[in-house]
Amino acid sequence: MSAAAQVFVHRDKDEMARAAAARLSARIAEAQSARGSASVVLTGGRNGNGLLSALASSAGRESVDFSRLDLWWGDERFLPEGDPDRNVTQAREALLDSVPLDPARVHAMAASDGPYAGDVEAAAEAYETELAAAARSEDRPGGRARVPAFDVLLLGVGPDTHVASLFPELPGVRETERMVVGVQDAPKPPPVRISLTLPAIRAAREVWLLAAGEDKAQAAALAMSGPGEVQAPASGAYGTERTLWLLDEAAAARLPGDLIQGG
Ligand SMILES: O=C1O[C@H](COP(=O)(O)O)[C@@H](O)[C@H](O)[C@H]1O
Repeated sequence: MSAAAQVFVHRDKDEMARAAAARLSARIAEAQSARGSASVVLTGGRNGNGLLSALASSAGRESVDFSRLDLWWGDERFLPEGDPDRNVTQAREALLDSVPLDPARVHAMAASDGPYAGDVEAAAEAYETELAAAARSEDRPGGRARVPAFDVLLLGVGPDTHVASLFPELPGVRETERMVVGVQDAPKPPPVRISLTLPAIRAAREVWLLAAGEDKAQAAALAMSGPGEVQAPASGAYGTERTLWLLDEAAAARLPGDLIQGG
């Protein structure tokens, strides 16, 4: 975890989802007013989808110009197009199908039956190329940007501290050169996945980690106690400007009180 990380605790997962949705719509509106458009990296999982559903029914959605919003994914399960377990399918159902997005700005990762059929490495390379094409020189002053400086990058935190599809001790979490990797042996099904790497995640202006429920308490405490990103991938996820941990009380139960900022 970066020194600047802030921890916000909410009563339960629904309140957390509503608060995160309100925070996200405000942040998108600010970015759109400052730079003309906004970019958000979505996460799969219960909390990421809970946030999108909360945004779909919130008043805050009116402040977002969805036609000027770029959407990317932090990871994807390498399954056929339309599979109910794909992160993009779940995000469409929770929010995307009900808002006026520009389809050219919705950057889903490839499906297993698409042009890279069965070849997850080629699918990961293709996403890396798409990210590089969208990166601008101002996204990394003084250097060559390989991914956009995303305004907000969302990450669900797994009970084993995985984020995106970067699992403890697996090669993906050790990657320092590639921006996107194919994952062959994820311990959580399905085993084959595509994931942004920690260097890509760290290019985001803001990284928000979401965790709710008792089964996340150990993970949140471990990630914030600094064992290192190989053992606890969530501890290696931080933004260039801000890192937020958005938790419910159950997930925060094992944190030292002095880490918590408020609700
Ligand atoms: O499989 C995945 O799991 C994580 C965490 O999901 P959760 O349901 O435990 O919150 C998620 O962040 C990731 O995107 C997804 O592919």
